[in-house]
Amino acid sequence: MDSNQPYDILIKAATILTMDASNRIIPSGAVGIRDGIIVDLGPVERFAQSQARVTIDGSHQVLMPGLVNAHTHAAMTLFRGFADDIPLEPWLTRIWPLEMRFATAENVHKASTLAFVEMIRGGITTAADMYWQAEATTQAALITGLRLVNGIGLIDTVGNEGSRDKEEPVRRFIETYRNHSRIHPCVQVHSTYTVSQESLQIAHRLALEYHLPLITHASETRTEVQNLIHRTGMTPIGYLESLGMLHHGTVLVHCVHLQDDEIERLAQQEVAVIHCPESNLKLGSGIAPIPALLKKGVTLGLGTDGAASNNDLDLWGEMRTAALIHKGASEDPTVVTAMEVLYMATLGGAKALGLDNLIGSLEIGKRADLITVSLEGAHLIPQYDVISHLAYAAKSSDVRNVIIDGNLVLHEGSLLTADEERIKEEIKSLAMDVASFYPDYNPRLI
Ligand SMILES: CSC[C@H]1O[C@@H](n2cnc3c(O)ncnc32)[C@H](O)[C@@H]1O
Ligand SMILES: [Zn+2]
Repeated sequence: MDSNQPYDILIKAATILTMDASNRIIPSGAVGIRDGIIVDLGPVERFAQSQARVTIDGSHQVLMPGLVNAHTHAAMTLFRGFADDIPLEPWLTRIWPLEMRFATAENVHKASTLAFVEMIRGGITTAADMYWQAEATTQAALITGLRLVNGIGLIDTVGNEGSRDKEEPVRRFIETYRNHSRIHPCVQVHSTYTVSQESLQIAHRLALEYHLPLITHASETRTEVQNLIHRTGMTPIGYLESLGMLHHGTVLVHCVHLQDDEIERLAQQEVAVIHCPESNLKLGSGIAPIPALLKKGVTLGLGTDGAASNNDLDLWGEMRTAALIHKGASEDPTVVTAMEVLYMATLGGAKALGLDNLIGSLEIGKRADLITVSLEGAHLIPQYDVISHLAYAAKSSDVRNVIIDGNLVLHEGSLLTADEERIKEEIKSLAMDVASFYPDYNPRLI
């Protein structure tokens, strides 16, 4: 490559937080991007003679890797605020009939678009989604510019027909996107309580065949664990282990209710865990043993879960919650540090999803997924420690620029890829039908 060629994009910033292996922080630095890749990175003086098609001035901003929302159900924005203040099991009983009626391809496309707009505005550059109509969600990611980990989710018990004919759509999705630069196929099963042993095994075989992550919810509530013990004599972890499904590449979402020896086994088997603290708190599921998982070296990502159990898709809030709840619960403020939550929201999430060779840190040769965060808000003054501010004080509204796979998606606060006002109006109009679905539902309309 001719290094005298102009960059596609050159970004200058007050501080670059690389999140690389040595946690390098570059004061007054710049990053050069060409063909979707970070091709240069260093002190700003090195770029004095550089030419670029687009130059972004990030004075008073931090330049850092885009955030990785390692677990979500994007299209559940349609049900945001619909089923609050109830535990997971009755929540699902209320949500599933709604999904059977409203999770059409068209609606999922619209609701996922809204989700991706919210995520991009909040500095999320990658999301791992699990939902009905995976192709519609994928199209929404292609249009809005987000990087997406996605797959056809297997679930047997909800309006679905068992494991026959399941394999073909999963394969088709994988084959369609396996070489895509921004859509990363995975294999997913909803959980051990909704998916038959046969479907779990089909999914596992496909994940091994294609070398893809296998993602599932596990041990989210005490009820889930007790019910499975009652049915099989095993916890969800024990059950998945008995099927040979716990190894590198397996990604377990939630893991709130783990036995002590299960933490050790997850670590030894190199299983990754996705922590969704706000969803776990809101549904009253409990608090995952993150300090113990961290101590054992388990790879951890951070997820918002869906907007119907959070109720926003804001990873800054999630980082802050993750750091705070574990300090409070353990009465020990040294556990789950600012740096650890920042890692979970970037390189940790990327590693959990098998994407750490591509994204998660700012390094030459990696795909250019990066964001700038303004440091000018009153809530960010003064500045002693950039890591502290990002983990404990920054907000989605501080995000000024978002670049995904080398494409400028948010520029100085303006979204370039989607008609935000139109999508908001479309979802508001769909919500009127959702509100009238249950005759007993009394919306407190705003
Ligand atoms: C196969 S589509 C995904 C399915 O998962 C449901 N869901 C959303 N949040 C949760 C959660 O926290 N635990 C379990 N299942 C969840 C969603 O409503 C879809 O039906
Ligand atoms: Zn989930």
